Amino acid sequence: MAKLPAPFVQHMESLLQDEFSPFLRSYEHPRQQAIRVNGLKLSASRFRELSPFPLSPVAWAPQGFYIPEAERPGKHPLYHAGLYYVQEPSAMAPVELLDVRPGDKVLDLCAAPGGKSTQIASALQGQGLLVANDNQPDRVKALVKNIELYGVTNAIVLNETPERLAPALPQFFDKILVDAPCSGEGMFRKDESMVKSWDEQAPLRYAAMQRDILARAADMLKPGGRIVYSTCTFSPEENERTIAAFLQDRPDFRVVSVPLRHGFASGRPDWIGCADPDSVCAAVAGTVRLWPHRLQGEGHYVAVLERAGSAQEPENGMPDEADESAKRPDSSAWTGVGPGGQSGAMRSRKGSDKSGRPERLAASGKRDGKRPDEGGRGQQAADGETLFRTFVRDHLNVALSGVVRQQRDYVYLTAEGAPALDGLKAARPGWFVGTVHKDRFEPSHALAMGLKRHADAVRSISFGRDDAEAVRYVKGETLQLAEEKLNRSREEAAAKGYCLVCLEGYPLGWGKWQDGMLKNEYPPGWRWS
Ligand SMILES: C[S@@+](CC[C@H](N)C(=O)[O-])C[C@H]1O[C@@H](n2cnc3c(N)ncnc32)[C@H](O)[C@@H]1O
Repeated sequence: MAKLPAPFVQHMESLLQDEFSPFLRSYEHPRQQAIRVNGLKLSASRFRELSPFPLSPVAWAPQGFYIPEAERPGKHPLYHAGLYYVQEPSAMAPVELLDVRPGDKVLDLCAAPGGKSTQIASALQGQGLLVANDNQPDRVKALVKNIELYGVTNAIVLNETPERLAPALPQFFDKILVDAPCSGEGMFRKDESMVKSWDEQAPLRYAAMQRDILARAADMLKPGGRIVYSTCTFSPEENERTIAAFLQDRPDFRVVSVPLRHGFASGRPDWIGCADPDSVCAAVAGTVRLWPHRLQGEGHYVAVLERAGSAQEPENGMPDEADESAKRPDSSAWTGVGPGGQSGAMRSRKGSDKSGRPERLAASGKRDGKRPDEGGRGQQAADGETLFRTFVRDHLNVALSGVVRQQRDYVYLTAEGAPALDGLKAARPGWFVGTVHKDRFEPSHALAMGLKRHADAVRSISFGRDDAEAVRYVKGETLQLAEEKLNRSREEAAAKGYCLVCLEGYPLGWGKWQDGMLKNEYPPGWRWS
């Protein structure tokens, strides 16, 4: 581990006093490695049966497990099936405290690379809406990848600043996570780069950012809603003082005290000079600190904030996608083909990008019956909705509900309750289900990953956990595959065509079967090298 900065050590000693020695000794212990099971795909008990690693539970996260330090969890085909996320154990606490329920509209405001977004998605169980946002375009690419790998179908991924988001989505969300950018002091043991990038002014710099971000988040929360504010730093400036300043500015919010279980320690009003137990700042005693010498995890801080009032419809009068779609004749949940429907196309200035680069949306996504012809290729895109529906009818055994949106050649399915995204930069305005090539529909990797089991596809092949073919598939190799090995759920289905490739029944991606060969459709950028 890199040497701890001397001013940091001195500051911690002055804060911790008697507790300083055990704190400092914690840096002699190795960091804890953990994974979190993807509850969208399987239960923790099912994962236990499949796990190639010894597992021991993380006390504060029912789907979290410590695994031995020597394991390489990112190098296993089960990882490529999106069955777990590699996540620092303390980092699992904020979403547990957000108390997400299926059907909630949730904003993850500082979301990249998506550890907590995938945890929120798991709690939503495919119902409601997740808006995952980050202001850094490069980090949004990783966020998109994780959302898609974990099979999240009810998310929108944005690349916006809180300043631009807040006026667009006032009082829209039931729950908001602000996993704030911070000076990262709690990660020194895990990540040397955090030590190197730290300087004495960092806490004050970040504190200013955090106050702005939290203020904007508050404007997007419904009355009665909940914000969880979290950092991975020890600095009181970025933790208790940020929350105390927020409470001072926003009397409509209160701190919900977090029970002191699992080794969680209380927030420290005394560290920000808050001595009067009747003052507003005293409420920060109900926030929690996760210390590396008191539990098995890195340093974190979590505050749970609730807005007064009862959670009702948004007061902004702004119709959401569900309200809008209710007025449209063909926007309800559908199964299979419904030819002759409107195109579902939305006009856009620029095309979106499969790699996750954001696009600023120029229109609300309302169906206007027009085709987008602004691709710069002098061509109109084909009717993606009809092609998509035809693909679903011919290749899948599931009903997929939601409103289809088409941006140039890219087809998305948007979740119930999705807002209009006028003028916002969206990397994914919904579940990216495929691409239109002339009159053909090419299913996306995200479509495969959003399916639950091999039986969701008409044609499938499922490898076992230890089959060499699974590794060869995620490496991008073409596989030889006898026709008898294909599962076909419809007698009349030809062997030739798209085949859902699975591991222990869980989707890994697409292949195309023909004449004993499975052509590999695993995305090149995702391959195991
Ligand atoms: C602690 S990290 C988030 C980690 C993430 N929640 C996870 O669990 O994977 C903080 C994130 O905030 C983003 N960020 C920084 N300033 C921001 C701002 N003003 N608005 C939104 N996101 C911001 C950074 O790009 C970074 O990805």
